Amino acid sequence: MTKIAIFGVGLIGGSLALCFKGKPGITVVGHSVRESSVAKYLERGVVDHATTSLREAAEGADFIFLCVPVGSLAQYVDELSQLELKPGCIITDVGSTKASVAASARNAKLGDAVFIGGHPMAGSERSGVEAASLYLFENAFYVLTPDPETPQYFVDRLTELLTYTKAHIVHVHPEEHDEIVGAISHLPHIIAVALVNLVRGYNEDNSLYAQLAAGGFRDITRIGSSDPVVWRDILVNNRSVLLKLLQEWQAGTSAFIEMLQSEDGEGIESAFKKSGQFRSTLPERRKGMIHSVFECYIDVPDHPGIIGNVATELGNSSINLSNVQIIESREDVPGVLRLSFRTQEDLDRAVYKLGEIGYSVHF
Ligand SMILES: NC(=O)C1=CN([C@@H]2O[C@H](COP(=O)(O)OP(=O)(O)OC[C@H]3O[C@@H](n4cnc5c(N)ncnc54)[C@H](O)[C@@H]3O)[C@@H](O)[C@H]2O)C=CC1
Ligand SMILES: O=C(O)C(=O)Cc1ccc(O)cc1
Repeated sequence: MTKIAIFGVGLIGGSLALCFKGKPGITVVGHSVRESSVAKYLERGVVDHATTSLREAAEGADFIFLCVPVGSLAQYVDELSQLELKPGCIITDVGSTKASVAASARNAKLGDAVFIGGHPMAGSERSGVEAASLYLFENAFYVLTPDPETPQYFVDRLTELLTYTKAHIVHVHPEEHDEIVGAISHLPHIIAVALVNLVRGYNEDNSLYAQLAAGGFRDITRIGSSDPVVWRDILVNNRSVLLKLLQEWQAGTSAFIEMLQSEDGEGIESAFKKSGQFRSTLPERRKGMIHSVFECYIDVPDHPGIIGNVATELGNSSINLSNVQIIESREDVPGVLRLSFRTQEDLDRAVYKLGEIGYSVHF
């Protein structure tokens, strides 16, 4: 039996557990510091066993996944180093920063166990085991940051296990990882939170702000609802990278201030052009840090049962809907439904099917 221990069975730990559980020869053990969480993991069936004992979870494990907030990773590495782990045990983590945990592992005496840092670059603004999904990592990148000294055999064993996630494994140097992810994930989270809080302040005096923000604003600030503790730890941990990025961000907003002060329309136009050109070179709809949405909109007559009809039509063609939302439903206008899918393939098939049965589909 291959024993996999998962510390912190939340969004990421729970999703990994779902990928591994029930696979041939694998048993998954979940660990939490809280009894109530242990009971919840078992109740939801995401793990085979669960315990509050670090020793019980770790001993005899072939793989240990640390899926707790990044501020707790060093402590876990340290506690594991004091246990008698199975020789050849691979310890890995899923933290959103990689340099500090790599340093902790380098300094810890892990005996015959090996540490390989990891970061599945997919997730969401949701948290907790309730949000875990078997499909979370499908087609996403999964970064591994093996030390140059780590024997290839261990990297291969972890890579093989991770094929159950259906993610694409890439190797990146820990410091380089933190710089890149700082720019494409951590900074956007800061911007989203700052923007939401700016509007929150305006809304205290005028509730029209929130009412009118229901559409696009809500979508572009989705990550502003991310877990406060998880993100506190990420930002504090990556602070040197983020301080530099925020200074550059300030220069970017100052440039806009100057362009507006001098009514430099050409400069604004050029900024939009450069941004559009670069965005068009980005890989399309690949699941990445800020997750892509596979969704489309359909106009629907405003009558009861329409959601059921659409869901049935798609279900009959074995197309999996992940979410349906009524965007507009007033008596005087036709309704609009937003349909979300987990994969590009499901979206493509749904667009074809909906067109075939006479719906007007737009994006
Ligand atoms: N949220 C996301 O989209 C992504 C998060 N990550 C990383 O994954 C890790 C876990 O994040 P999520 O699963 O999103 O969070 P989560 O809040 O869903 O799960 C965290 C788990 O750790 C436990 N936990 C919290 N504080 C703890 C502490 N001080 N000591 C021990 N256990 C503790 C919680 O009970 C929970 O089981 C973090 O290191 C995060 O940086 C990586 C990729 C994506
Ligand atoms: O919700 C989103 O789009 C994210 O950006 C999720 C995310 C959060 C943290 C990570 O380290 C990786 C991915």
